[in-house]
Amino acid sequence: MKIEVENLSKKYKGEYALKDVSFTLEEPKIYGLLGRNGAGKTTFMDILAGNILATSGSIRVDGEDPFDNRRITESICLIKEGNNFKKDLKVKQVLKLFAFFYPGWDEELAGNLVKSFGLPANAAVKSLSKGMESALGIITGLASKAPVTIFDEPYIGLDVAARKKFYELLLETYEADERTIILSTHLIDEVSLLFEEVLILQEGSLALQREAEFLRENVCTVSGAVEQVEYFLKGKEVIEKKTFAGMMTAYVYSSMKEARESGLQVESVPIQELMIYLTDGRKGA
Ligand SMILES: Nc1ncnc2c1ncn2[C@@H]1O[C@H](COP(=O)(O)OP(=O)(O)OP(=O)(O)O)[C@@H](O)[C@H]1O
Repeated sequence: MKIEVENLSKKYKGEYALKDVSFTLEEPKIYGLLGRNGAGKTTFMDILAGNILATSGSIRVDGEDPFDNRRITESICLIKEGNNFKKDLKVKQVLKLFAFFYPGWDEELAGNLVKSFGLPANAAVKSLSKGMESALGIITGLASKAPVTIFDEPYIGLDVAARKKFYELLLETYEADERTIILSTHLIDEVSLLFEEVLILQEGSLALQREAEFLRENVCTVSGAVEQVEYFLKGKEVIEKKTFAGMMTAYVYSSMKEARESGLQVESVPIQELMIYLTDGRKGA
């Protein structure tokens, strides 16, 4: 499903949570939606899922506004970090509700995942541990097979092994059945290899939208003598540079190959680090 965002703004009590954000998500892909605390990620995901209205601008999913629009919302599944389910419902009732709401619901996958995460089908949501409740969110998100599936920090309380299992399942189900997956997370290092495209929000504005592979190959740090580094940086987009004792290290948009050929010391920049630099109130991309 194509998602078109145009000059989208959302204000809460006069303050912008999102400000004039425009971008398009063309194809089914795994998108990483990143940004510091309060950057506007959850606000955006809530508007996309049709839960809240924007203050101005528009969002179109296959040409339609998702707000109060069942045809679109049955194609979008948003799993948040908690409170996804009514506390009094039993696990099996939650699954039934999701099966009723989502036309593409995969009953077999849901059943297998419930067993594999060891969830008690007859237990009420309120009796589940935090990790188990997160597992239920992950199960419903994956089994919804919604053409747009959004996970907003879905793993509170999940230990590292369970999170690893989530990433594997996400990839497996995505490869079997491509759809748009938007994953918002602060554990960027853990998941960045899954991302095909990365969007970074900074204080309500879009700071970056780029293919993950482009970022892996075309953002690097170069270090060496100040003059040598300055010479290399000429005409290039520099994210950040630091000088210490006659040596300079710069974060720059440049192919790793070109940087290596310059004879400078070159290192790749993990997406997590790039996010930190781009959202540090310094130069953006
Ligand atoms: N219901 C609300 N009422 C008032 N202000 C809100 C509301 N929801 C969000 N905000 C504000 O809007 C801004 C963006 O919040 P949002 O939750 O979208 O950020 P986020 O990027 O998801 O942050 P985090 O990574 O901490 O979850 C913040 O300043 C937040 O305080």
